[in-house]
Amino acid sequence: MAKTSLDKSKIKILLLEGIHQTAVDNLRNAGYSNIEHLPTSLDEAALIEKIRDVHFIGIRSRTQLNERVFAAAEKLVAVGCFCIGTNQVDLDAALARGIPVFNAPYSNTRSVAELVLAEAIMLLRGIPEKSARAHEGGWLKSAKNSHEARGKTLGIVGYGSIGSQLSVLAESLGFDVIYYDVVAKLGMGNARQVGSLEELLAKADVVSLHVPDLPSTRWMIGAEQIACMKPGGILINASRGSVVVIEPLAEAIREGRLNGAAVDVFPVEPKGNDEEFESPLRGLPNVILTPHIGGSTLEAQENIGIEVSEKLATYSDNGTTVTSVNFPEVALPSHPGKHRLLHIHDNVPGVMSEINRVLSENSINIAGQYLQTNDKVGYVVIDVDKAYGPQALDALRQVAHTLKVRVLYSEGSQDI
Ligand SMILES: NC(=O)C1=CN([C@@H]2O[C@H](COP(=O)(O)OP(=O)(O)OC[C@H]3O[C@@H](n4cnc5c(N)ncnc54)[C@H](O)[C@@H]3O)[C@@H](O)[C@H]2O)C=CC1
Ligand SMILES: O=C(O)C(=O)COP(=O)(O)O
Repeated sequence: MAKTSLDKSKIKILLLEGIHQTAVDNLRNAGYSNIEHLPTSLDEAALIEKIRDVHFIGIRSRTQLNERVFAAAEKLVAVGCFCIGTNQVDLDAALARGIPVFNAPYSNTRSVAELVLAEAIMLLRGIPEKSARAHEGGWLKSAKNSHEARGKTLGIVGYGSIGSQLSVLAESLGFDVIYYDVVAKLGMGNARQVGSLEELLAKADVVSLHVPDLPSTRWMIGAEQIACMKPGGILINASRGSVVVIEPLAEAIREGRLNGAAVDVFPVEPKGNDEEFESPLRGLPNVILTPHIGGSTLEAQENIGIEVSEKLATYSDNGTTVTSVNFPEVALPSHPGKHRLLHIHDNVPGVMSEINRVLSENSINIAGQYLQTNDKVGYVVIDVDKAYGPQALDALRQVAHTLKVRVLYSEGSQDI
């Protein structure tokens, strides 16, 4: 049975985790007024309940979109991660339901790089401990274990958007920069790529981690790697909590084998600001602990709000999937005077010919057709003349291996 066409004001958008107001404003300006904007994430049960009638969801790094949540998300059209990492989303579960996932790959990179650089300098001078003592009325005036950044070696693990920006900023301060990456990358300035993680750990005075959460990066810094670090070295992790095994790091600090650490991300993070933060690193000297705020600057959040909301609105209005992290990327022109059929299907032989058969049997004239596939999914967009009946849409929905069909009507409403 044909569904009812939805005006933009009926399309439900749920924004979680205090996503910046720019996202709400942007979506409203694009004609979307049915927006629920919450300051926190939701636990699985609450999310499953709420997501049932949601068409677009916006999250940050906290909200877990797993198979069970997607199974309940019957109306979901797209996901926006208002951050870089997408490890909190089961990308395969989304893809299997024809749901593209978008993120903001660059907007908060500068914020992370600046924070890490500041932390490196503070840790090289033992400031966290000296400051804490002064707050207690103590006076720790000493040059012991205090060093200039100039001439020290910064080792960056993961030389992507953040790692390479950090490289430039750190070099301008006089750090020698080396980096390790699984991909061969051209160094910025005089930075040099090294051949192995072990080599980097053995050479760097300060090690900073900037890899994504992947099976290959999970617990990549454990007791063995920490033992490879220079005596008196410093470790900074603003990537993901799954990259560093915390207990051996805490032990190395307690034993004085490392001189300090800054950690922004943890294997288990509190669900919100009201929950207690627990970690073996609490109370250790010269350790900076921050509540996953590497990307939390007003500048970054404002830009992310604009960037990701634009991607969601563009996909909703026009079908464009450029920069999606899990979906075939299709860049589409506008479709004045035409209806646009979006058909998402398993990438198996025969689907396209079946779609074209349905169109031809219903005497539907094709004005434009765009197709892109990845190894699992095919995404075909077909612009058709306005004269076509609901029976054609039903027939398209019946095509074997169909995951999702959407129609963007020329007057701006859509059938999801
Ligand atoms: N603390 C915070 O608030 C924030 C944390 N992040 C985290 O930082 C991560 C990195 O961000 P970007 O630099 O934008 O990512 P990116 O994707 O631009 O760079 C990651 C780099 O790591 C490399 N890499 C992958 N696996 C590796 C391995 N096993 N060993 C060495 N290198 C490896 C990649 O080749 C790539 O060059 C994000 O995935 C996110 O998890 C990002 C923003 C804010
Ligand atoms: O951008 C990322 O990947 C981050 O880790 C930042 O996450 P957040 O938006 O602060 O929850």
